[in-house]
Amino acid sequence: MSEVLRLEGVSKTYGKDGPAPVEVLHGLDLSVARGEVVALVAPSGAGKSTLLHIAGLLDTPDSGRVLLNGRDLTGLGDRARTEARRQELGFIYQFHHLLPEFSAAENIILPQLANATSQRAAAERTTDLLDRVGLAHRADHRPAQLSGGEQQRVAFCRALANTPALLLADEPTGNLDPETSDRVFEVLMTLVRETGLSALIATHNHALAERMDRVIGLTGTGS
Ligand SMILES: Nc1ncnc2c1ncn2[C@@H]1O[C@H](COP(=O)(O)OP(=O)(O)OP(=O)(O)O)[C@@H](O)[C@H]1O
Repeated sequence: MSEVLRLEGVSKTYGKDGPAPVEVLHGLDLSVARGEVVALVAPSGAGKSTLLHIAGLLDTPDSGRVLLNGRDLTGLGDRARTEARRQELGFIYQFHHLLPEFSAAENIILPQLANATSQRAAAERTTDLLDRVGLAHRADHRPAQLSGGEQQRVAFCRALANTPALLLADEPTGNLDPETSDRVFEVLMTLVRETGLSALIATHNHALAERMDRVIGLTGTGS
């Protein structure tokens, strides 16, 4: 099975040169295979966000390597990292981070246009994605006019808009009540399965984690 993501010997310490360094990751190895959905479960402060930021090319490790689709991205400059992020990665955060002044559909179309997709193709894909998450009738609503669960479903569509190779999600349903969280998570899993996506999903929720292919723990020292 081919690997979409591979982290090799990744270490990260915050405030290394200051009086109170915090070692978060120490020699961490991790891989996500094509089509695999991996849960990252760990206590608060163990380093889930740090790991997702490094895997998502938003931060660099102090040592170790990050490979996406077999390509070593460790030493790349900002531009190449931005390009790889835009083409190969989709992000979902605990809070949706939708652009408030744009409609649901526009929030999903914009990243596609940034990737030079034609307006027509972007609009068609957006309609399809909104339809899949049951929000076709809310396409023209702005985020403030949507419920929390609806906003998060729009955020899922936005993360998938550019057909990324890997989806990285940080507590994607963490801000929703348990019932909505469960429902919205089901939508996310259906989307991921239907599109054959690989995903690394950080969650505190063990019941949700059990529904993924594999569960990885983090102790904060890389084990
Ligand atoms: N910029 C920073 N400078 C110093 N310490 C930091 C910085 N960012 C994170 N930390 C520390 O690193 C540790 C890991 O943080 P991280 O956000 O990765 O944890 P997490 O597992 O995602 O936590 P949570 O589940 O609470 O979101 C924490 O102890 C945090 O205080």
